[in-house]
Amino acid sequence: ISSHYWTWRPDQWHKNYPFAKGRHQSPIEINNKDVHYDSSLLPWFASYDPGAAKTILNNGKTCRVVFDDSFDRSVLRGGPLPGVYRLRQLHFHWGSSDDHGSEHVVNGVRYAGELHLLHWNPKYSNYLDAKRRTDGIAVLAIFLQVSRSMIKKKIFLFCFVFILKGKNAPFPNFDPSILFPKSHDYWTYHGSVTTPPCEECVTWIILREPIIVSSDQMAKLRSLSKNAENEPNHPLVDNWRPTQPRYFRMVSASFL
Ligand SMILES: NS(=O)(=O)c1ccc(B(O)O)cc1
Ligand SMILES: [Zn+2]
Repeated sequence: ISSHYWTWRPDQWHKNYPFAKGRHQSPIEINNKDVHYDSSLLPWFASYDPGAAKTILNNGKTCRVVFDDSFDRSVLRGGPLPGVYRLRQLHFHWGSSDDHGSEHVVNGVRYAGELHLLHWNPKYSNYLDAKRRTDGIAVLAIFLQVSRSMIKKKIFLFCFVFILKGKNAPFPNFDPSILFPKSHDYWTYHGSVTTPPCEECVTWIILREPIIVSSDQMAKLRSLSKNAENEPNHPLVDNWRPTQPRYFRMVSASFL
């Protein structure tokens, strides 16, 4: 029997996941006219232990790297955060072509992809408990911009090896901060996780400066498959949620 994997219909999610129709959903459009410069916003700091990286996998929905979050080993702090948050996993969202794929949209610009580094608040007993709290999760989001020029490309995570769903492998000694752009300027707002159940537990920290990747690096992500070995082939592309209503949420900027 063929498995009926989860089809990607964001406008249907609310039928099984009521949070998806909430007033603090993500992603959103970030437009300069709605952004408020907040001079009291602190810089953010990531202190990651490369030894915390464990495995890289294709779960049929994204390419994900998971980290040891059994203690405060790799943490994010500062910025809008009240304390340290533990790095749990990173993953990507991308499109079927270079002209779209990011979840957040900045002044009408869609990037080719978006990298999410997911952290949770250790004041709660575990990740699932943190997902039930408004200050439970912090996601550091970095846009992927395709550049055709042959300038030196940032070392980019290759996930293409695990093309089929369920494929995973050890991924030791990896410090995700090598993926950070030069500038730490960011926008921040309160929202949700962008996949069901869409809990409204995320403090978003979105970097203004994208990281540069090549078109063939994006092609590696697009070579991943949704399906497992014995199933008909479905390319894993367009795993981004469309932007949601901002309602009365303020987006703050750490920069003028
Ligand atoms: N896309 S996202 O960073 O909002 C996100 C966060 C967590 C989960 B999850 O708990 O599986 C999925 C997506
Ligand atoms: Zn994500």
